[in-house]
Amino acid sequence: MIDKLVAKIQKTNAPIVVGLDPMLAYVPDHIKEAAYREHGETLKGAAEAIWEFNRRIVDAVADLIPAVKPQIAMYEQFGIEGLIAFQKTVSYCKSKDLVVIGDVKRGDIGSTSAAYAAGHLGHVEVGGNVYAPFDEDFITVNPYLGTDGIKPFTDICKKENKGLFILVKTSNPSSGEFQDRLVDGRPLYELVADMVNQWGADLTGSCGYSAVGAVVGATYPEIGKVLRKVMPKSYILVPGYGAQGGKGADLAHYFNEDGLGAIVNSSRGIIAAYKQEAYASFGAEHFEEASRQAVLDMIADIDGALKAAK
Ligand SMILES: O=C(O)c1cc(=O)[nH]c(=O)n1[C@@H]1O[C@H](COP(=O)(O)O)[C@@H](O)[C@H]1O
Repeated sequence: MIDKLVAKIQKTNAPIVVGLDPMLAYVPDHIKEAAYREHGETLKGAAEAIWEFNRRIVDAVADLIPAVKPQIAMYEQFGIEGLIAFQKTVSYCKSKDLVVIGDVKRGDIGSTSAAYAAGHLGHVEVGGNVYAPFDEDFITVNPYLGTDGIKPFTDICKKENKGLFILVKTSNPSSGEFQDRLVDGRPLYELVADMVNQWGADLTGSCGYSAVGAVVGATYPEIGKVLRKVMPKSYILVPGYGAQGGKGADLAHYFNEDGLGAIVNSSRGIIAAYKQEAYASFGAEHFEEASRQAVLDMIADIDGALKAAK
């Protein structure tokens, strides 16, 4: 799957991910009203509204981008109906040939990680039947439990040709409380990065990158520069662009000299573009066109930063 991701990034010339984090507050009234008319002001109504919102955005941007990252929390908050919308979103994006990164941030003791891995990346057997319940291409994983919590995920990746992005240095303001602490004289995020290299060592694709990638926030560019060198074969998923303050100019060092190695996520900055001043002229009725323009602007911003850094 890492080979597909890299090939799609090269084809689109767009090292970006659109984050499908559909808060109900971002869904324009005309979409919500139609869903509520059919399903009432219920969890199902909410789930149908976010699914329709996603579908329209995906239709508007799919030709421009390699990948999407649905964040499961935004769906889970609506219970089972929300999870159905998550599952529909994953399969719709796959039908459009987009690489799907399920942002599920799982990780537990081995036996529990194995169940998460089966449900999100692999298969489950029910009597004589075999199902792939969510079937994302990549998922995000929390490494806090150590190697036995990660191995079930890497085992499934090998078997099913899937991939992971492991949290190394997160974008949020408090990420340093644990992640920057010195352990044997080195910040903890560097030790986790060493482990990402080990966990991904025998999962290298023909593109030269490992199916085990890392998450490093756009909001810590100096750390991104260091981590790029510590994990030369890992793709770095870079959240924190846009709504959290990250800019293209901060991001050149997250890439390798081959121009590859990083993929930058923006969620609110794209899906709620029509609410920003810069795209307000599109209006809520044309929210998907605002999202398309925001994607084009993000691609140009990152491309400009990479060219300027050469
Ligand atoms: O794993 C992630 O994607 C992630 C890691 C991190 O360090 N910071 C971070 O913001 N994220 C996710 O990236 C998305 C960022 O959303 P926006 O700030 O709206 O672009 C959310 O889905 C977050 O859960």
